[in-house]
Amino acid sequence: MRISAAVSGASGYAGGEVLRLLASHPDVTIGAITAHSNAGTRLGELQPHLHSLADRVLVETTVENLAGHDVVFLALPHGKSAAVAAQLPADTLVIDAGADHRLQDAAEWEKFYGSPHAGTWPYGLPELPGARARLQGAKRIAVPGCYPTSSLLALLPGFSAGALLPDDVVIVAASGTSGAGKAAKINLIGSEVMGSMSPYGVGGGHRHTPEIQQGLSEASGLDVKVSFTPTLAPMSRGILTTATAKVAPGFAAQFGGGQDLAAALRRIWVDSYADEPFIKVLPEGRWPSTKSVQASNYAALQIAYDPNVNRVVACCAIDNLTKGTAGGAVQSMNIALGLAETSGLSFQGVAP
Ligand SMILES: NC(=O)C1=CN([C@@H]2O[C@H](COP(=O)(O)OP(=O)(O)OC[C@H]3O[C@@H](n4cnc5c(N)ncnc54)[C@H](OP(=O)(O)O)[C@@H]3O)[C@@H](O)[C@H]2O)C=CC1
Ligand SMILES: CC(=O)N[C@@H](CCC(=O)OP(=O)(O)O)C(=O)O
Repeated sequence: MRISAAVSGASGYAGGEVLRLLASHPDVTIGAITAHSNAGTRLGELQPHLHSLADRVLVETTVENLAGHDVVFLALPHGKSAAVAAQLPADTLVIDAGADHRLQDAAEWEKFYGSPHAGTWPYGLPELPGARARLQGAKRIAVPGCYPTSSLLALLPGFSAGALLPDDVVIVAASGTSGAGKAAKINLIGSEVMGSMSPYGVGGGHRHTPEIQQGLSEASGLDVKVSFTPTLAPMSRGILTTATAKVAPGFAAQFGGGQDLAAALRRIWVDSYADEPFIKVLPEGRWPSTKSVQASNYAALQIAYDPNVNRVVACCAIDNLTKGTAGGAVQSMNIALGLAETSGLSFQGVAP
């Protein structure tokens, strides 16, 4: 029997990408598609790339319109999903692309989002150690933010293996503009973005800092602190994250530094991800690019050991809308419902 899925926020970037994936999912029938200011509009007017759904009409995001489906995807602005989700039946699988239920620490939520914490749901990053067991049969799933997805995938193997120190982690990530959503903002218009890159949220102010720290702390059992700097890049989609951390002396001592340590570190990443369907540690010497993963659910990774500063440097490229949002959401749905984990998800990118 096919699974019925409703998609809210279907006029936006994240909701549009969920629809693009579900339209090719062999087990899913798309039910209600909902929006806010664009309710009443044909989808083809707003998402012209979704050809097979062009004549579907967006309806209001109400509990009545979303109820009665097996799965509801919420792709709404922060702070808007908790109230909707709370009114949906407990046996409906609700998958939230927004941040409302990602953080475990209510104080961190209040500090970075400035509103009361709505509670914590199982975190939809299957590659996080232990996550699949929590996602199987889950009825509520919080999809990670796009920067946390790429940052966690870059560093999880080293932290899970106890190879990295928790107090000197530096992450700089470049994102395409679709990461900021579809609403018009001056800093996102072409003349501001084209031919230019700029940092924002510098100095620990970005709300993804606690989310990244949460995932790395969970994997390592340590209190991991991260300096995270996002930058806006002149591309429509994609994230390239460069993450560095110091190698733990106890780990380094086992290998005596130099080439043996570099090889041991690389082996940790290669072995950790050997059975992951969507994580590709590239052959040595090749480095990830955003283009290579565009529209695919892949995360492409490479690592190096820099002996000059005793640091691991891990680079991870994802498509912020696919593995970074909708792909992660569909992968988590597949696990929750006992479907093949890769169902409806693309291994191929688009080029050039
Ligand atoms: N873009 C990305 O790369 C990622 C996004 N996310 C998360 O996904 C969610 C959606 O983001 P994104 O698609 O980028 O944003 P968009 O701005 O592109 O889309 C927002 C959607 O929410 C609807 N909406 C706006 N205001 C309200 C409201 N008050 N009540 C109900 N619906 C409303 C809009 O409807 P309408 O157009 O009709 O007004 C639109 O469908 C966010 O929580 C975001 O953090 C997560 C990871 C990555
Ligand atoms: C380029 C850009 O603006 N990106 C967004 C992150 C989008 C995302 O993944 O995260 P959430 O789901 O947590 O919103 C930002 O920095 O706020």
